[in-house]
Amino acid sequence: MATVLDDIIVGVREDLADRVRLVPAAEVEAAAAARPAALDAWAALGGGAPVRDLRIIAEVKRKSPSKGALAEISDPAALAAQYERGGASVISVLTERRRFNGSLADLDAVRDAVGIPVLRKDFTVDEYQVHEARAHGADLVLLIVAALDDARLRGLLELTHELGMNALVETHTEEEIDRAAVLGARIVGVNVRNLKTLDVDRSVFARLADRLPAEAVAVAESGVRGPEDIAYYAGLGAGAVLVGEALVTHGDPVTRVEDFKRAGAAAIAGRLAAH
Ligand SMILES: O=P(O)(O)OC[C@@H](O)[C@@H](O)c1c[nH]c2ccccc12
Repeated sequence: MATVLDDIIVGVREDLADRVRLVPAAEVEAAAAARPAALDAWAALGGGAPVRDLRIIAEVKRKSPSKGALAEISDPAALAAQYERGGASVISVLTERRRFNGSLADLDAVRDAVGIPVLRKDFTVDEYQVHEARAHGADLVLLIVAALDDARLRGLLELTHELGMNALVETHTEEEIDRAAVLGARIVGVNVRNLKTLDVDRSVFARLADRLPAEAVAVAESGVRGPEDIAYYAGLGAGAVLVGEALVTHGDPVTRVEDFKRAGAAAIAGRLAAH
């Protein structure tokens, strides 16, 4: 049976084919190569050091397949700048068009507005999209393990690193974590939303956190309603949390990110004290 993820990818491939006709691969590759070096998202997320502080990946998200329209974001650049002011470490920009109402224009706007690393959040299935992400100034791409076979995952991860970028490698099961780990993924996310059914189950992070490779940045993705959920993930060992809905639907994103940072730091302090 076709899952939600399968359906999304059919649309992603159609949109991709349209873009490839408009901007040939050689052109996108040249534009990517002409960009100044990518920012180090791994370092920005606290990679390589013990977790002492929770990092927030704050998302520009207009709409989702599970919830429909989330927020009128008239100025994605201004929103991203507010996230940065609140203390976010990375900005995530949804660029998928059909289900999330995102665009590369949103990515461009955000890139110009912030000085921190930017994640191009899309369903990456082809090398073209990685060059395209770099050409539009992204420092990170999303690689969803459930959407890729091992050869493709490896190829996309290698290309990402060749371009000086990082990948957020997204998992949802133990088997997917192991597939990411063998390939040497340096930033590994657990999405608590199952992309095949769209069900959210925060306890998935509790179940999988210990399996994440020790040397990778551990990211908890989705399902944050407020500071309690941030504290929950941080208490389980997350080094970073990716938040969309709870930020775009809040009237004061600066304060909201600050509150999330504080909740995360307190939970980490508690965790360290207990160990
Ligand atoms: O809005 P939320 O529940 O805070 O979730 C954010 C983010 O984790 C979610 O947008 C996401 C995680 N993985 C994805 C893959 C594709 C599209 C979207 C996503």
